[in-house]
Amino acid sequence: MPPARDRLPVRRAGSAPSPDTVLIRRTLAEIEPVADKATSYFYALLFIRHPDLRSLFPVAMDTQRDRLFKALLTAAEHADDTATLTEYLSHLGRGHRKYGTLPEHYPAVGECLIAALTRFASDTWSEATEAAWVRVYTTVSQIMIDAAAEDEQSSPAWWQAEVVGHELRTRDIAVVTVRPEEPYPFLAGQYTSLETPWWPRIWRNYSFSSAPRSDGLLTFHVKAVPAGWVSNALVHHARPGDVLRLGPPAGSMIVDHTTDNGLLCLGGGTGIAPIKALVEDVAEHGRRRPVEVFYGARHDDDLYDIDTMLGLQRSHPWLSVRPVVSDGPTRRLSGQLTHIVREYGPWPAYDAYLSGPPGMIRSGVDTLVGIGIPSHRIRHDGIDELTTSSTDRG
Ligand SMILES: NC(=O)C1=CN([C@@H]2O[C@H](COP(=O)(O)OP(=O)(O)OC[C@H]3O[C@@H](n4cnc5c(N)ncnc54)[C@H](O)[C@@H]3O)[C@@H](O)[C@H]2O)C=CC1
Repeated sequence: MPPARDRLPVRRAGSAPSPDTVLIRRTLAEIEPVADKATSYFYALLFIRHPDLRSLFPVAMDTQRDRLFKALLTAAEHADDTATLTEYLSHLGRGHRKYGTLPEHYPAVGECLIAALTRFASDTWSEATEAAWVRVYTTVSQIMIDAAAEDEQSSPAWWQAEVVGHELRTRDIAVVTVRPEEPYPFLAGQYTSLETPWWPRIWRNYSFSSAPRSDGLLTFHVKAVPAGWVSNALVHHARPGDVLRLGPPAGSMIVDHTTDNGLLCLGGGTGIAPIKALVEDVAEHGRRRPVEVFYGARHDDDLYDIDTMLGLQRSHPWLSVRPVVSDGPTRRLSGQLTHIVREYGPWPAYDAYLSGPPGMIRSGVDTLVGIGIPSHRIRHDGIDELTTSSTDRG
């Protein structure tokens, strides 16, 4: 049988929604105001009917609840855009390997999902709606299962990595270096998911702060944020010798080496981490391309990586680093990162890279589009990846 993605009718965003999509969106619109209740009911049912699945999930399920509904909404939103849907679900399927998800778990989840929808979307539920959900869920799960099976041929489900360096840069920011047990291939600008021994099965995303190194070590910049369990553990408890688990690399904020365009980089707070990796990548590639970095922080003291960035600027004549402070007195550039960028330029032959808080990325994209950089030349990680509480990166 061909893989599930080849059995999807090829549709593109923009055409009229398919009959199944119309029914699915109707259900989701009815569920949305009671999404919390419906998701809690779904998990209660799943764990009562299939208690063996409980151990795949974190002890505290609060963030998990948002994630399921967000995934459903994303799938429904792109239901008629075959390419985007397949890419999203394949990524999700590969990412589920680290949780220990097996093909036989999918029917159990599907059956409880439909039971929860039947109960909480009773006004719009019908035989036709149920049939649409069964069809779509079958396709969705098959794409995820196929992607996981394909990935299994070439990569482990997760990597164990020992902490070999831990440097506290400010009261709440640490630079953490780990040594993976097996080689960990990734590209500069990408991120990974990370699980600590203190919070089993809670995974959070962190960008690599260096390009791949010959010694195989990986480094992350972590800011302890209020209620950020994983980030607090990494900043305040992790020590050399502790063993973490890493998921596969993800993200497309990578350098396009097929062009000579300059790079305009906006890094806010710990968002400077992947920008530093991009600079190293350009340096290693050996082609002289202008790289202009605007490094934003709220206060002077928050520019925890400024010495490294200025050191790189001294070594590389094609690199310019401009620190920008938004909230406190400073002798550096003062103001919002995005406003300052507008005062420089123009940026006709530049590709833009943005990394930082979701608000900064949103306003950064608006500003850059406003000053004429086409959106296909602006790269950043998915706002969803940043905004779901699954990401207490910092
Ligand atoms: N790949 C990525 O996009 C990465 C994103 N991050 C994210 O970066 C953030 C770092 O947090 P902090 O260091 O506490 O940052 P922060 O809150 O201290 O802000 C850093 C900079 O962004 C600016 N900024 C914040 N909100 C803004 C808004 N709404 N509009 C315009 N500018 C804004 C600030 O003025 C400051 O210059 C976290 O949310 C983390 O998840 C971290 C690493 C990688």
